[in-house]
Amino acid sequence: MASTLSNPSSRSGSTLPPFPDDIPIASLVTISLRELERSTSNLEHEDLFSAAKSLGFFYLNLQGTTEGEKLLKQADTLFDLMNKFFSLPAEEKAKYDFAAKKIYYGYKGIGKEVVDGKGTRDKNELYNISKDDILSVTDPLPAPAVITANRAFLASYINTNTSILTTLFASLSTSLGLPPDTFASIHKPTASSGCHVRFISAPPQEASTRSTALGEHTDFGSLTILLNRLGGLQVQLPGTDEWVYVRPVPGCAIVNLGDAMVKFSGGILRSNLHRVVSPPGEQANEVRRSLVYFSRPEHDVVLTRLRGGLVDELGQGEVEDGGVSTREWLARRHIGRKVEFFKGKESWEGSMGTEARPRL
Ligand SMILES: O=C(O)CCC(=O)C(=O)O
Ligand SMILES: [Fe+2]
Repeated sequence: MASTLSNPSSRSGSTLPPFPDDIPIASLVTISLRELERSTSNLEHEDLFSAAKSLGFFYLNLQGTTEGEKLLKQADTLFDLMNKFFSLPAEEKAKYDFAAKKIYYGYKGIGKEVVDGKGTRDKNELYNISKDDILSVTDPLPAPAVITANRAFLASYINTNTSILTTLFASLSTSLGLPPDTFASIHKPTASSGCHVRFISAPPQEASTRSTALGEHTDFGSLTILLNRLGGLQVQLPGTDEWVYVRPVPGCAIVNLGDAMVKFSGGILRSNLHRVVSPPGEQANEVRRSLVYFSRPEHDVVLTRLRGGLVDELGQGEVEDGGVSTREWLARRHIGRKVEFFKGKESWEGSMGTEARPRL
């Protein structure tokens, strides 16, 4: 396979093979950032709320707004930076693998996580860059020169994401009948949290032995902003066992909700199961890279129902979650899938999120 492996640094989005037209895909609603910004009371906000309640995934059209266009431009630069990072020698990247110390940030090599309860290994490499580190909320972790030389750029990318997230958070809290700053007030960039940028790289896989690159999961935190150029992301359609691809759309981010939003809303909002497999059709011969920004509540925030609005109108449902802190929730979920700490089916199930118990 190595001989046919294309060099991703020499390929822009427009020269990549097309996403096939003849495979089942998830029909994600497209929300316009421009419309959300234009007024606080137009139909776009209702569409966002309904996407957040039903699939928990939607396209966010970033075009035609200052912050959205900035994110797209910065993402182009970060795709180049990502190429540089993943092209470093394996021994250099391994210096930044801190999993044995239970540190979530830094490098994870191929096969260092499990994708199921049987212990099957993953097929991608990752690099997680902490928001707290880049914004100097905490001391910096050791990082390769390609990263340290670009700290200011990464800070600016984090700020652009934060600005777009603030718009989404205000819309969702208003739709829930809560004060507009409810979510923003527990996601302050200056407070310690698990927000982070993630670089992902998955090499092409031999057709005869293809398997899941990134195991099924719900995201741990609040909202995730994902920039994909190739297919490979799949969502499980709610109430079924069926997995379908999400087609990347130029100019749009794919946004999804994580478990914290399910907990804050008492299950009104949904964080859906997803995974990454080989890209479809001819795209399977390419190196797949993706750029993700994960927002998470401040570490000290307790993950439980908020008071007020539609959340108060819910019945008691199941017994309310006892209220673990975000820090504890993240630690449990991070550790559960690392090969260093995997102990079989039970530890896999122990690492699960709200998919195991959707209404809280
Ligand atoms: O690469 C992707 O498309 C999705 C990655 C993902 O789900 C994650 O990193 O949590
Ligand atoms: Fe995810």
